[in-house]
Amino acid sequence: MSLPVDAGSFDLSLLGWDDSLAAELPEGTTPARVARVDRGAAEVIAATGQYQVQYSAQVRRAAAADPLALPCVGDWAALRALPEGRHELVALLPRRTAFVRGGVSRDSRGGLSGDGQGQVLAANVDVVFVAEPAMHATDLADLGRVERLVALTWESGGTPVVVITKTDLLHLGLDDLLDDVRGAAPGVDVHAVSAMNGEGVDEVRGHLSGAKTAVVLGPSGAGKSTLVNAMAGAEVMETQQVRAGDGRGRHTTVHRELIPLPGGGLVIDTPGIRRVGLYEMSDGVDLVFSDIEALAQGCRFADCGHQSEPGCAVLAAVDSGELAERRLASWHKLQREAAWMAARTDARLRSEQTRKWKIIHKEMRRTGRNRP
Ligand SMILES: Nc1nc2c(ncn2[C@@H]2O[C@H](COP(=O)(O)OP(=O)(O)OP(=O)(O)O)[C@@H](O)[C@H]2O)c(=O)[nH]1
Ligand SMILES: [Zn+2]
Repeated sequence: MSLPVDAGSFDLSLLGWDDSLAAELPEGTTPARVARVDRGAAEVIAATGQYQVQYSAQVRRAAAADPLALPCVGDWAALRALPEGRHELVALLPRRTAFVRGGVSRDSRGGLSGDGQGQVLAANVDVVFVAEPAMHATDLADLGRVERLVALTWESGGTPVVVITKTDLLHLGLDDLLDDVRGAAPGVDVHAVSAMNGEGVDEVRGHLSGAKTAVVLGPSGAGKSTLVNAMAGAEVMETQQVRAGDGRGRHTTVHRELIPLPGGGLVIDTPGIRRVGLYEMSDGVDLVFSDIEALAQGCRFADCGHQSEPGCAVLAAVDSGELAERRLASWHKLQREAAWMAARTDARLRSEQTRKWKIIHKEMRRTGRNRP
């Protein structure tokens, strides 16, 4: 079950392999990056080629006890050679970042069971492009959606980069829009791109130098596939237009889940990542709303909810026009959703999973480091 499905060799450093990962590799194993998972087996890219590998008994046991231990796309794995040129996945290297979905609804995969068990959607994603169209049908960019995806990115441990797409469709007011977006995502790089005329694409791709791993989040039709194609300089992902053209209607791009870009760096694109919404994200909320958190220092009550409390500095800032009312409304909405998600997620898992990211976030707050 693990013959090479694709002969050839790969320079793993182009997929992000580095010395600090090498230091974590167990003795006697070879490294590979998980490109796709499929019921108890994974497709991986190793230096000697692409393999279909099964999980060792130890990996299966660990995953049965904790679904977060299941290999997922983006993981760095340790392979052990078996007879006849086959390989088995014997361990995962510690993840630097992870998109975790809590409260997964059950399927038969790998024995996941129970609500609130969590599932890793993608691992070791360095950069998250939050794609939001300048114009979506007749609507302007949705700042609330940008806020929630940026918050989700902070929660994963990755670095968000906001990409306002389809700027060729907006003839007036782009600068104002970009100002608003910068206000909604403090400390985050914001780029304006048009894949149509190539504007801004190089700047976006620049975030992947040093063989970084990216995902692109955003609503359907935001131009995610088009952007990846533009970065790859080739048609690596089918776009809606192509689908519409062949009369089969539109469907999402599932055929390639790990897309290496020429010159290094790669984009992970899976159905799960495409459906990413709002999951456990209390830390992320704090980071994306750092302006509100700063104002809240001036509230009379430490636990002020900024609703109608006396001496609320946040409400005062709304009154004075310093803070947009829309922004406070977004904050209230995200607080409610985050509280709801947290309440229905198993406390043990949550504390285990978020401890690591908390440290990362604390570090970011301390150093003010919001950039790669
Ligand atoms: N005018 C303009 N149209 C664009 C641009 N980028 C993408 N489009 C068009 O927008 C439509 C959607 O683009 P996709 O790249 O398929 O969008 P997506 O975000 O991948 O969509 P899903 O696969 O549904 O998630 C297509 O018809 C593209 O041709 C752009 O920069 N300018
Ligand atoms: Zn307040």
